Amino acid sequence: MTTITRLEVKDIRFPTSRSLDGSDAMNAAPDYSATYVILHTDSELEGHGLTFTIGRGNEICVAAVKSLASRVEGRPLAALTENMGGFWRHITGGDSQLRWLGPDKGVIHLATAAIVNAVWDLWAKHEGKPVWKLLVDMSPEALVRCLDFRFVSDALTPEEALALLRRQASGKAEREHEMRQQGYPAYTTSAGWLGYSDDKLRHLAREALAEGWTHFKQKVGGDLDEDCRRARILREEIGWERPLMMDANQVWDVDEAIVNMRRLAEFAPLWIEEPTSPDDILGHAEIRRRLAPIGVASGEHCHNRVMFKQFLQAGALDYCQVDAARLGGLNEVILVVLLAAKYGVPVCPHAGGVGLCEYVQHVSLFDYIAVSGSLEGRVLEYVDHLHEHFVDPVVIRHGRYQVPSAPGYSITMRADSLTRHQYPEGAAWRQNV
Ligand SMILES: C[C@H](O)[C@@H](O)[C@@H](O)[C@H](O)C(=O)O
Ligand SMILES: [Mg+2]
Repeated sequence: MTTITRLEVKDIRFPTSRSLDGSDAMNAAPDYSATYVILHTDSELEGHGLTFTIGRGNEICVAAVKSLASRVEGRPLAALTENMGGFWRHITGGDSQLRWLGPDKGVIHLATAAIVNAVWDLWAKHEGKPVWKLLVDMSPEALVRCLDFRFVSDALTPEEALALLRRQASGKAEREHEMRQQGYPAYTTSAGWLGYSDDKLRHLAREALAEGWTHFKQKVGGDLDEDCRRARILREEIGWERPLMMDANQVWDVDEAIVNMRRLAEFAPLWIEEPTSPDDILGHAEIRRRLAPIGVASGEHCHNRVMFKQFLQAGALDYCQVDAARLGGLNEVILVVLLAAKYGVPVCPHAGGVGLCEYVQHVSLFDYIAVSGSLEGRVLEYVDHLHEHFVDPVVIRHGRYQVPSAPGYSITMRADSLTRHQYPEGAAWRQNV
């Protein structure tokens, strides 16, 4: 029996703002960072998990993880995994004083994600399987027991979730085989960061094209003429056949989004992502209605299953961009994947950050193999940064994620990378202050 003896948490930061990797109209100079959790056990096994932030404030997330640590310390792994739904309720709502800090949102929920995902990593390592495989091998009943339907049962009952999972059961083996052969389709954001020069944009687009990428995303929401100029450069490079997505990262008001996108429509974007406040469900619905056929995508700042439920109920989304570390870990992500399937909205997870690509490959494989059974309208984000710090980094071939095989959630970072990027004492920071 494996028991979690101690939770360790680290403040890990990468100085990406120096090259403006990851920059957009709202987040001008992010330092991709992680609140990094290690669950030590009484055996060799460790569970690793992280939540993503963009630099300053990561220490607040670290403090929140410390406040939650007693929820897992001293607990046998089996006690958690036998009733993952109950464990999730226990960590998100079990401490009524901590719950006041959310509920289910903000720093406390980001911290929850790091711990919950570390439990999944530990469980999968214990079973000797990658997380996606652990999920697709579960019976529908076992999977549904991992979920907490509180506040969403008006839109999705456990019985409906079971029916969705049973519907796809017969084709699972075939789809798993297909994924192992072909990988999961992806798009790249890495050419289009807002802080990059025109030359860099052009040269990265050209390079990505040569590597076999077929879908590209650019940042917009700065000066509109500049957005158009950059879109023109991308269209010159990628042509008109390949899809181009646009991401405004929340900067516009609703009417502004519509006016600006009518101009950018000239470049035939597949979707506009986060056109306005991520909390404005009805605003997204309005934008969607008035901009069709340009799709509306959102989710990287959608902080819980209740908001996703309402986005879906309101017909506000064409693409559901669930985030593996914004929601309270994999349990809640699975619930949103099932909700999206019920409403017929494709899930295209968000991955622009450190470790998010590593996480979401598991989510999309699970979605395709066990839930949606479809690749239509689905494309998984990829950013080409910081993968070298992971023990089991993502593998991309010809613009597709290759199926991960190592046990766990692919999120374990290399020990030397952790030491070097520990903030503020690690060498990566000491050298440059
Ligand atoms: C600050 C980050 O890099 C964001 O720009 C990024 O997550 C982005 O919104 C994305 O969709 O990848
Ligand atoms: Mg985005």
